[in-house]
Amino acid sequence: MDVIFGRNKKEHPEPVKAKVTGKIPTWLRGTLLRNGPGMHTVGETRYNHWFDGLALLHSFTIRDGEVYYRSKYLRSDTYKANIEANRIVVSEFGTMVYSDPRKNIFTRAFSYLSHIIPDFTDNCLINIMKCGEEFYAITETNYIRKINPQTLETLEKVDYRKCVGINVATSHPHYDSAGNVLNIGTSIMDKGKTKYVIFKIPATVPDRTKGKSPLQHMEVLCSLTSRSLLSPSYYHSFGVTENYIIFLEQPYRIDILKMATAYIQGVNWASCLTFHKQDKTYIHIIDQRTGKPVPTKFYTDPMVVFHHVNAYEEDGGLLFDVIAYEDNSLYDYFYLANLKQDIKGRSGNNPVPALKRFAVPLRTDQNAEVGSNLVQLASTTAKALKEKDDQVYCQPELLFKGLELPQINYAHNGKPYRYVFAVDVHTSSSPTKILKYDLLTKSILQWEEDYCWLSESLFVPTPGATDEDDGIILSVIISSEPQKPPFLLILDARSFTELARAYIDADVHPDLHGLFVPDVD
Ligand SMILES: CC1=C(/C=C/C(C)=C/C=C/C(C)=C/C=O)C(C)(C)CCC1
Ligand SMILES: [Fe+2]
Repeated sequence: MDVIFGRNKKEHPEPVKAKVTGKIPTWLRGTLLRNGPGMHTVGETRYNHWFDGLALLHSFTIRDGEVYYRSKYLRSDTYKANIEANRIVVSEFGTMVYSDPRKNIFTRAFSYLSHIIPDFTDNCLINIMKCGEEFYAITETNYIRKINPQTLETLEKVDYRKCVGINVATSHPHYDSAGNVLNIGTSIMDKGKTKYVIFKIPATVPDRTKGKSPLQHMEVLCSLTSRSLLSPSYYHSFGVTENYIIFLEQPYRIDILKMATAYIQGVNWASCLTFHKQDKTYIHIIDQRTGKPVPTKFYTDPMVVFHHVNAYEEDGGLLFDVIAYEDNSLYDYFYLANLKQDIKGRSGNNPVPALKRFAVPLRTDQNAEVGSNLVQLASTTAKALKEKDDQVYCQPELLFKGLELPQINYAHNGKPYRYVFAVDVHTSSSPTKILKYDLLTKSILQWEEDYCWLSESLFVPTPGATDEDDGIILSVIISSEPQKPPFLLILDARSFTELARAYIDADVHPDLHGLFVPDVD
């Protein structure tokens, strides 16, 4: 398992030509950019958790049926400080370091209530974000890091605290059809308030400010006060429709006081996230046109959602699909010691999530009777039941068990859609099967091969396509067989048959998320 997850990967900053078998469609031109942890030990020191590893960016450039691979460590301040000291000196999600230089900054400022949040890592290992023509490596802290998408070089560091005043943000931004970025973060204990802040990064900047980064034009669309000042919800993504934003204030919460005293108590950041199994999950629907939340109080049972799949409006209602867990055990699973056990035995002890569909009414009839269902949509059995005190309990429809890392044809983001591309996590959270789930027929297609461990699978549409599944699937595959090199797999998204694979004669790391950047001719 060390070969797959826990071992440090070498970087390959110069392009490595892949050996292609099969035929890559000639229209497929562009670069697949991916991000994930690549270095798990520094000198004699070792990270505890897979989400701690130092960010290794990688890219697959596809042109005229050929593929070139490269990879490069993100030269974050964290990376540089660790390499210089030849040991881990900056705390990460699951690894607390007592000599962390940030600790002192925080201790000095501790007497000021507004500065109780420690300075976090800039090891941006989770995803890649496109802002206008700029690309950023991102994680969930206040730091993002600009990169060069061609050479994978590291450029400026940006601090969200300075632009929109947030301490954490999701690594799953949304993009509208013009390419504007929409994201959400939490501003903790600022001027005595903890709030969720929805912000926008424009794709283009006004002419008079040519040369300026879109990040200098970030604007706050809406902020929602957290139900709890000292334990705001933790969240990893959110949902959008054409007119609304869906934010789940789930009972998986950040304990701010524990975080503020973590260095003193000797605990890691992960232990500051607690699942409150007695609490509800509040569903906030925000109208993008007014920046105001819909006043109805929607809620559902306690759950933990990392990934929203998609959402859309239909007949006066709003539908949203999420991958829901019963608790927060997924993050424990990714401690390297636990991963080792699971991969050896494929123990089946992994938490199995479910794809669930929720429905909320966009107009509520004030006179509706208590107990009545306020949404009746042809496409779902999900209910929204009116309760006394004007609360509405949302009962989801269970669609499918055991899938994760959901992807869709992004042209359908926020709109009606039919297909979810994902990976199978029935028996392990380290996936070996790619799935296509059809929401209409509730059937699946799948791809798998012996000894193959795969990444999130991205959908790229055929130019000019009209059918939702007219396109290809890209997935990076790593083999546990030492003789079998890693490869980029290209599937026909409609039939799930293999079109081509590009074998890479280099060290490729298992990754988290990324995006495909089509060439502009
Ligand atoms: C360092 C750090 C954080 C990092 C969280 C990370 C790195 C989460 C990764 C999640 C992933 C990869 C989920 C995949 O589905 C927090 C808790 C935001 C805040 C405290 C400091
Ligand atoms: Fe994610």
